[in-house]
Amino acid sequence: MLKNPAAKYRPFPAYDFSERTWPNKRITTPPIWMSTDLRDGNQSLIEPMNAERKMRLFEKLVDIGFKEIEVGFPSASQTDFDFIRKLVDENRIPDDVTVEVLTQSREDLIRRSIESVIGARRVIVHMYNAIAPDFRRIVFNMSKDEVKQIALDGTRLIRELTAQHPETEWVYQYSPEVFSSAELDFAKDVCDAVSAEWGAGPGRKIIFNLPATIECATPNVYADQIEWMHRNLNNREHIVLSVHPHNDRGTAVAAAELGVMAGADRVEGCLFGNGERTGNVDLVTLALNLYSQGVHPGLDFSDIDDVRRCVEYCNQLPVHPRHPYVGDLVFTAFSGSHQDAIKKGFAQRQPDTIWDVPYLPIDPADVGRSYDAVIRVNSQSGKGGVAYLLQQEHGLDLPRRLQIEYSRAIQRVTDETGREVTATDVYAIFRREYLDIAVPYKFVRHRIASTDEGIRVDVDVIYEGQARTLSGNGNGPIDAFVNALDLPIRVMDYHEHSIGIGADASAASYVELRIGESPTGFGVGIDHDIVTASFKAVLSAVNRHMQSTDTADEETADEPVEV
Ligand SMILES: CC(=O)SCCNC(=O)CCNC(=O)[C@H](O)C(C)(C)COP(=O)(O)OP(=O)(O)OC[C@H]1O[C@@H](n2cnc3c(N)ncnc32)[C@H](O)[C@@H]1OP(=O)(O)O
Ligand SMILES: CC(C)C(=O)C(=O)O
Ligand SMILES: [Mg+2]
Repeated sequence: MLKNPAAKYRPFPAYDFSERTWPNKRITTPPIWMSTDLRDGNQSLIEPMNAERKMRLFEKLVDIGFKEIEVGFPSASQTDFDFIRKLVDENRIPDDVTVEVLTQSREDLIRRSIESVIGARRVIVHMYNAIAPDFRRIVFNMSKDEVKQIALDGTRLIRELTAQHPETEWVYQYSPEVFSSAELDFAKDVCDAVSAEWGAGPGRKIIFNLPATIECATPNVYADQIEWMHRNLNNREHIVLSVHPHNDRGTAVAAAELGVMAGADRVEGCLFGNGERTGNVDLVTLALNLYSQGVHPGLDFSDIDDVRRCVEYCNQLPVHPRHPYVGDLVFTAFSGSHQDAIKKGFAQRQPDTIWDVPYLPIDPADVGRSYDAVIRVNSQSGKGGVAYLLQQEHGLDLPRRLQIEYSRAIQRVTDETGREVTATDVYAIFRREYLDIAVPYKFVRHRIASTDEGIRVDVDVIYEGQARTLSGNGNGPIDAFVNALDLPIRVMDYHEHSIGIGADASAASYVELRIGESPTGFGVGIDHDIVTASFKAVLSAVNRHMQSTDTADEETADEPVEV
């Protein structure tokens, strides 16, 4: 028995392919996209799609902009066969869309497959057989020549049958299944022979789809394999070279991207990476990766949640919350430093300029996601996120030291509950902490008058349940009101701004006070009248001080300000 269980696996052999050029290439145009959701995706489901689900997904794929769609394995089931016939008979295939059907290289299956698409305007007939050594030995128990003959026999039959239906434009696709584990010279040998058998040439291209049926090496190895085929296949100009990565090692997206850099013209995959085992390559991620590089993929994911809902319904499988570009949490920042950077990014952003908001590779709005969900608050959050929510939802632009002070109140709640607080919670806590605090002083109304010395205010308050009028003089209203309170108050900082516009506008005032030798603390007031807002802010700070709530001891102001 092996002591080290890993010793039972063989490393993938290295290629000596120093002529590779793909590492220096860039992808500047999108590949031809081919969705195999209705075939490779469907064959991997716990419960394969029924006709209604298949039709729904087909229509969604058309809406997204796919021009090549593998619609099924017609010889596999009556459901697949009937669905494909329905597409053809009811004229449901748009003129610019080509459907594709898959078959093994077996006569009865090929005949049934052709039967399923007779009458369609344009069809890709896709045939496969495995060519890798293990499959030759384990599945077929055949020599190389015999396996190559499977490919040639099937190709010849497809050529003969399709020739009987010239009303359809037939395209042939051959997949040397398990290509990525096969000998390259054998893969070329089989493909060249298939190409000759099909009669590929001017006006009669052939698609060679080179699958990583089981992903078994790092993506650079796949890229080498693709570039080698790209350079060595006969009649390359009459070939559409296609990649079909699976995601066994979790690197299918990288493999597809490097494959395109290595010379592939076309990519087969599924939405959100559905497909056998760990899935086919995710076409959404590939497309939006291109988008984030300034290359329009030619596919429309401007309402990505709608696409996800459809795919989840049809596959009866959920999409992970962290799935690239679409997961519920991918445009969300919980952690404080991320929130801070995102908030600053949005604040500095000018319309119609290059996107450079930190931590967000694309603008969530481009995929129909809203900014509201970008920042969420839990125990990992900092002041930036909290401030962002108040700003976005309520137009409150908190001064920096108040952001610090207030985020501690939030932190207390998230630490106590261990849970996320919503934007609604954030505002409720803000109201409780600053706006609704009315003990011992509750503001009622004020009168203000100019005097020879400056300003005189008379402020009616409820103090500990009793009506009182506080009167004072000063340089300005706040100074006069502070004097009226007759407490050892120093005003350390003051900010105000309007919220909204027109008749509904109100004012927000933020005042930072020190009372005696206590640490400074903020009060906030909101009112249609700016003076009332500032008086409420003063009382809010005084009440908070008197209730001995926490005050900011970090970054506290050093010098009083003139008010
Ligand atoms: C990598 C991929 O995704 S390939 C696509 C796989 N998709 C599917 O298989 C889904 C649909 N498939 C099916 O419904 C069924 O497999 C069918 C209807 C196609 C065929 O069913 P069955 O006739 O019962 O055969 P089964 O699937 O077990 O095939 C095994 C036989 O086919 C042979 N075979 C397998 N692949 C191929 C091929 N591409 N070409 C020719 N023969 C093949 C095997 O050697 C085996 O032959 P044997 O019985 O002489 O040993
Ligand atoms: C049929 C082929 C192309 C396939 O799905 C694979 O090899 O993964
Ligand atoms: Mg596959």
